[in-house]
Amino acid sequence: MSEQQIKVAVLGGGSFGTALASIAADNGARVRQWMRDAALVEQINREHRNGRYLPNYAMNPAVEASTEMAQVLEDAELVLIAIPSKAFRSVVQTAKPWLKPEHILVSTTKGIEQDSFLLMSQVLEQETGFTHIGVIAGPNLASEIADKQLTATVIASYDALTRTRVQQALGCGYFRVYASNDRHGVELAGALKNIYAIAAGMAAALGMGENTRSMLMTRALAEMSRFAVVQGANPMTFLGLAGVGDLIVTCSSNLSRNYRVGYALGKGDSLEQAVESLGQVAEGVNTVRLVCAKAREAGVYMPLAEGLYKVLFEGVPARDMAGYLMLGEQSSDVEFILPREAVQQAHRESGEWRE
Ligand SMILES: NC(=O)c1ccc[n+]([C@@H]2O[C@H](COP(=O)([O-])OP(=O)(O)OC[C@H]3O[C@@H](n4cnc5c(N)ncnc54)[C@H](O)[C@@H]3O)[C@@H](O)[C@H]2O)c1
Ligand SMILES: O=P(O)(O)OC[C@H](O)CO
Repeated sequence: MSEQQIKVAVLGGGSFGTALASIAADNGARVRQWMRDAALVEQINREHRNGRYLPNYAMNPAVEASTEMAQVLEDAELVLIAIPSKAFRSVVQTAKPWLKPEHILVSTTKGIEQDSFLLMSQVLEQETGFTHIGVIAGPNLASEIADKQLTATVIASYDALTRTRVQQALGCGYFRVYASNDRHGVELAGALKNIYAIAAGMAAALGMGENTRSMLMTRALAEMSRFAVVQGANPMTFLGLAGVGDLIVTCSSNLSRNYRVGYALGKGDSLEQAVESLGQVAEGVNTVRLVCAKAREAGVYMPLAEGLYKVLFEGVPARDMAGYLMLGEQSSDVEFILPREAVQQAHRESGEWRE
């Protein structure tokens, strides 16, 4: 163990928290992982395996699990928070008595808070008022990371120290960490792509082909960046790992929980059945509800998200919705080159515009 050994605390005993804890330990960090389940703590410390969330993968034996927040946060420098958005604030509040301004706080959560529409870095800011705050997002299926498949992610922060320390703590032979200063864009990208992963799973279950998936993913990217720009993010961020990168993996892989929920729905399960049989969190189900409400309020055109909302919550059959979407407005490919309004105007002038 070197003098420079970074001390990492991971809050969350799920699949991503466990995968990240192991990376940091593989990298030589001292790692403590907090979770509320004492039996899981016992198992991780004895067998170096998380039998509930990543049963088929060995963890680095140096990871010390604990249910004691004080012990996990004691003299930690970097705190990674891998807790679903619904419980994120309450876990941060539990940790708060032991958090200090010099801590580097990083959310790995790809979701939006229900009542406030805040992203998790904003919850961290609100709860602590600290400056070393960042987010991790990118094409990061936890089980592939646990299997040491070559993977890349993004650390996004307005604070250079946060970016650098996360790159140092997690960057290794199988995990590359790229930096961004568009924290809002990276975090939004991570949350938004879950919506389209559900739609892609549904399309696959309905037997739709590769052209369809490609159209869905590309138009999803247009829709995500349109929404993000209105929210103050940089559209270029969506060309990176957290945008197009994560969209590719979650819209293509059965390892994605959001994709699996969509697939189950496409095979005829109810939303309740699909979520229950998953047994883990699929953030996209809640995100689509929140984003559609926000998009309506802000006047952002999001036909795919709206279509998914109608399928999930208003009982419209998925195949019918796909049909309606195909007959919607024929618009611009890349709106940052040819604005949507210019295409609409041309249609109006030709007398063929349908409102
Ligand atoms: N799994 C992945 O591949 C992956 C990859 C990147 C990002 N993420 C994001 O990371 C976040 C966490 O994902 P995960 O895969 O680790 O989730 P998970 O469902 O595997 O585990 C969540 C963990 O949070 C704990 N938790 C839930 N509510 C809690 C509460 N009230 N108090 C204390 N602990 C609580 C659970 O017990 C569990 O340990 C999600 O927002 C997800 O979008 C996941
Ligand atoms: O399993 P999901 O659908 O939450 O996706 C996991 C990660 O976000 C993939 O990057």
